[in-house]
Amino acid sequence: MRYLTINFKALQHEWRRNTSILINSIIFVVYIRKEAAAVLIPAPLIALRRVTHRYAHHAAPALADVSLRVAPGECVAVIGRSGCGKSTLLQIMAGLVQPTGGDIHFANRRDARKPIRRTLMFQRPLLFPWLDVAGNVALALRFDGRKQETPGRVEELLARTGLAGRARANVRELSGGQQQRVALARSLAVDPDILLLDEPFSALDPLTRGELRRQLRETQQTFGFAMTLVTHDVDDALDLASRVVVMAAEPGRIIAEHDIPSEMDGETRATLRARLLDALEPEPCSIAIDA
Ligand SMILES: Nc1ncnc2c1ncn2[C@@H]1O[C@H](COP(=O)(O)OP(=O)(O)OP(=O)(O)O)[C@@H](O)[C@H]1O
Repeated sequence: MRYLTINFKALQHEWRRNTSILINSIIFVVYIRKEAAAVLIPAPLIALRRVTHRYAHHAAPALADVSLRVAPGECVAVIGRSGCGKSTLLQIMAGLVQPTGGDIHFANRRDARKPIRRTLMFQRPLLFPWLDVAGNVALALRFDGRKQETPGRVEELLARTGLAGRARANVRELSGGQQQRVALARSLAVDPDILLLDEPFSALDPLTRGELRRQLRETQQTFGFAMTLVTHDVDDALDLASRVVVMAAEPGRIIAEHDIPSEMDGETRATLRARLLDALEPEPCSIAIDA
């Protein structure tokens, strides 16, 4: 009996020890999983949750129930037919339009407590014609309160965007592609977390367009900013994006998302291209003709 009692106590002790080890292990695993998740899954720079936007005096919402996340360093292309709300979505991401419903969360990629740094690039470069190339880029630094960094930084940005040696050029004498490069250098001057691009190449010829896409991709790899690109050109999307979001109109909403592999063979590209082109096809319309 005495023998059994001693053994029972030892068992009880062992059970308590094992339980405590088990609980500690569970806590450890949960903690590690949480930490690992925080490292492996980067917090989004921009997270839109069920965003809706209705312009005044407009019956249909320009956006309805749109949820989208853009992670640091990611490039998301947004395509869709005219009027489906792509520009509205981009302007909401830029903070220029306040949505009428839903939540948006913004985070700085280096310090989540600081405001996100966003820059917008449009179809037209919108340069200041009375300033030269360097002056246009330097202005962004000056507005950002970084006047002392100007000479070295401007030189670096011009070199990165293929404008080395053009610092003193008059912007009115540059080609459309070169002007868009100045706009890109100016956008990058403020070291953005995310670059928001609204049809940035649509005014350019196909050759210049291809060159600028390559330049933008290289610049993104060097600087590490994220991008959201609104485009009607599926080649822009396939060359630059890691994810393509397809939107439809009335109400403006996301109807599909496609992951774009960084490397793809001709067949995969052709399949994805056909799928995206399909999404851009105008809906058939019927015309009544009186006999
Ligand atoms: N400032 C505004 N006031 C009222 N309605 C607007 C305004 N801006 C856009 N809209 C409407 O919201 C809807 C979405 O417009 P938006 O410009 O976002 O579409 P989009 O997909 O960018 O079009 P596109 O490809 O033609 O540029 C359209 O019906 C448009 O008429």
